[in-house]
Amino acid sequence: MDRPSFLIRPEEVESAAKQHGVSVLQLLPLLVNPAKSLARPPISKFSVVAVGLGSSGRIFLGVNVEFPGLPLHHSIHAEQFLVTNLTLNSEKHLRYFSVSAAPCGHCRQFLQEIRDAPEIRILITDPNAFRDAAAEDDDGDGDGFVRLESILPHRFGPDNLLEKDVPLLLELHDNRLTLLSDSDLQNVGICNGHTDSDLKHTALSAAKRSYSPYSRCPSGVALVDCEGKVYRGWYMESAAYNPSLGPVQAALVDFVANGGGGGFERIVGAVLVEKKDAVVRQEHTARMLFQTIAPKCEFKVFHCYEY
Ligand SMILES: O=c1ccn([C@H]2C[C@H](O)[C@@H](CO)O2)c(=O)[nH]1
Ligand SMILES: [Zn+2]
Repeated sequence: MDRPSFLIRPEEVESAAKQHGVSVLQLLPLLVNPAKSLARPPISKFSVVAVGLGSSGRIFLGVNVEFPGLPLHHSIHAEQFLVTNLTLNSEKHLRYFSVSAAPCGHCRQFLQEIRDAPEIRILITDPNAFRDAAAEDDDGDGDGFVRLESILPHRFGPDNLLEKDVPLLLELHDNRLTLLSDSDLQNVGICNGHTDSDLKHTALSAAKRSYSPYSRCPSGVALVDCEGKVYRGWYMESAAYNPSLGPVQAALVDFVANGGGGGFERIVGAVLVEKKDAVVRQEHTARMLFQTIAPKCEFKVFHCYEY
């Protein structure tokens, strides 16, 4: 099997399944090993791959990403990468995914932000993962997938903190945010063919899609690489707070998935948009991240307001 890409269109999914004589669900674990070289684990040297089937019929990949020079909690887990890849591509639902190692507690928790999370089905390809677990294939249909609920019972999740009608992580929502004023848009520093204003608007659009129902402090990041290609990502929260994923990490998912495989030093410009005086602020962490992974990157912050 060739190395897969981070997003596989439904036609390609169908033809790959046909070519290997398997169902689409059986294809998910087959893609795990060939994708391992896409992971970026310079610290652990332990590559993790998650391969998910979205409700549109597209397949998405996630890999782990580690950052030398930074504390470990800044790492992106493969499952978080997968969920970010889904949301960046407006995928509405995740029902099945296969993953190379048992999802850690943080990831099991992060997945709770998806509607009907207990029903998400997971196939762990590591043969040792469920050696003595009673949970194996808990619904008895023999397909090897187990329900998330069986590996994270008694969940703490959005139901504990939010009203039922609040849109969850993969669900459509638009934070009502606007930048300060038009005069503010006129500073036109040029960053690789992009004005500050371009990047600011990309970061604002990202912040509008941020999932921050717990703190109500949305934020978004736009990046530009040395070839002028732009990437974006937004902050995503967890009901349990700590498994939340910052907007820089989310934008780095876009960079890893769509940036052609180069290193983070290729990032030359970055813009963060967040609310002024927010109770949760990303600015200092974002600056520290860029200083470490892309020291030459020019980083700017702009504030937005809720209307
Ligand atoms: O659920 C998990 C557990 C671990 N890892 C990654 C994080 C780190 O990069 C490496 C070692 O823990 O494996 C994941 O991607 N997902
Ligand atoms: Zn994890």
